[in-house]
Amino acid sequence: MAISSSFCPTISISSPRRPSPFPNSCCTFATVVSSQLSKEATKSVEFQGRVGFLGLGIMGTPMAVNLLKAGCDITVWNRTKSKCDHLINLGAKYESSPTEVASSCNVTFAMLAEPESAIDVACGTNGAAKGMSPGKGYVDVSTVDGATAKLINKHIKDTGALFLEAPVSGSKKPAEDGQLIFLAAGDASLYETVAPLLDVMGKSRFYLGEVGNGAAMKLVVNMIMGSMMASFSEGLLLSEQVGLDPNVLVKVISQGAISAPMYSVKGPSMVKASYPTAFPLKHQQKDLRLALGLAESVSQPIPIAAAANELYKAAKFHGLGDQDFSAVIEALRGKLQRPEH
Ligand SMILES: NC(=O)C1=CN([C@@H]2O[C@H](COP(=O)(O)OP(=O)(O)OC[C@H]3O[C@@H](n4cnc5c(N)ncnc54)[C@H](OP(=O)(O)O)[C@@H]3O)[C@@H](O)[C@H]2O)C=CC1
Ligand SMILES: O=CCCC(=O)O
Repeated sequence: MAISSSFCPTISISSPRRPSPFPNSCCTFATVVSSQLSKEATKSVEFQGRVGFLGLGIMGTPMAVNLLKAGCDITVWNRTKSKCDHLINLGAKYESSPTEVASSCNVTFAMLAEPESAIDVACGTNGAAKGMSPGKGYVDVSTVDGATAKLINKHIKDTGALFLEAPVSGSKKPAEDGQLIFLAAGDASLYETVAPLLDVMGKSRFYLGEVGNGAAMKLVVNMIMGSMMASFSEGLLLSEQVGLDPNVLVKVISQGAISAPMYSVKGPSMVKASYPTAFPLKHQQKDLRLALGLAESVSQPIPIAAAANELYKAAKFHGLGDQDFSAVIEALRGKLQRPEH
């Protein structure tokens, strides 16, 4: 069973009709975004330019599926090709490298694991940059640090194409429901061009200015989230140790000032020591590591996040990296076994 982390109420977005950004490629925008974006609603967008999608993991797959279902002409690539099968069966095209996707598409999205893979897919030997040229756009929605976003920006801009970073807040379920929150920065004209596509995949979007600001906003948000989850884990275990029912603790929290959907959604399964993966623990640890680097760059103390990071590192070391980040609670149980190598 997948744990939902659809934490926030629905916000409706409607986009105005706008002229084609790709006048030479039979492309027109005639955006029709449902005015009532309920979780079940299918959003539709007429974007006759071709859209590439690189990286079909937990997040990339539902995001690309939503674009396809909304009527986009989608071309996919993933390092592990078998993960493209679902999209291909739904009607997506396939190309055998990021370069080929970028050269055959007007706009290419990338949703990769971490800075190294985001850089490799954008700037490596068969990277997207090699297929970019003036008039095209590259939108990296992975969670990376500002230096990585700036490096990718430079490689893309050197080709004459446009770049946008647009990491997302929201997890697997919001991605499936088209309810993500985009934290975009970079070329404002590309932001306008892809806004209808962002609105298919998300419920809201923020434009934050220059490249690096999207990454910074995302890392601050996930730094807070990682610390919240670590603190919640301590509370669940402490309540249990003193003879309280942790399920009751979850209910008490849900009615007070520290109520957060994350606690209500994840708490009951954490009590059962079940961690079905929505947001992999290894990615949460990566985000804390990157947030520590961000804080270091401005000499801002973040001791709580630093302590939380140690917990996620311990959980990852003990083989929990691919489980949901709520499995960090296991690092506090004191029963972790060293994994066999
Ligand atoms: N899951 C979540 O709740 C959220 C995740 N994010 C962020 O989104 C990004 C993706 O997350 P998610 O989908 O969960 O992660 P997954 O681990 O499910 O997917 C990672 C993707 O990156 C690809 N990849 C990894 N290493 C390489 C490499 N060296 N070269 C090429 N491709 C590579 C994987 O390909 P392959 O299939 O071949 O392994 C896969 O497509 C991360 O940055 C994460 O922090 C942001 C918001 C929420
Ligand atoms: O980066 C992952 C964020 C997960 C979430 O916002 O629920």
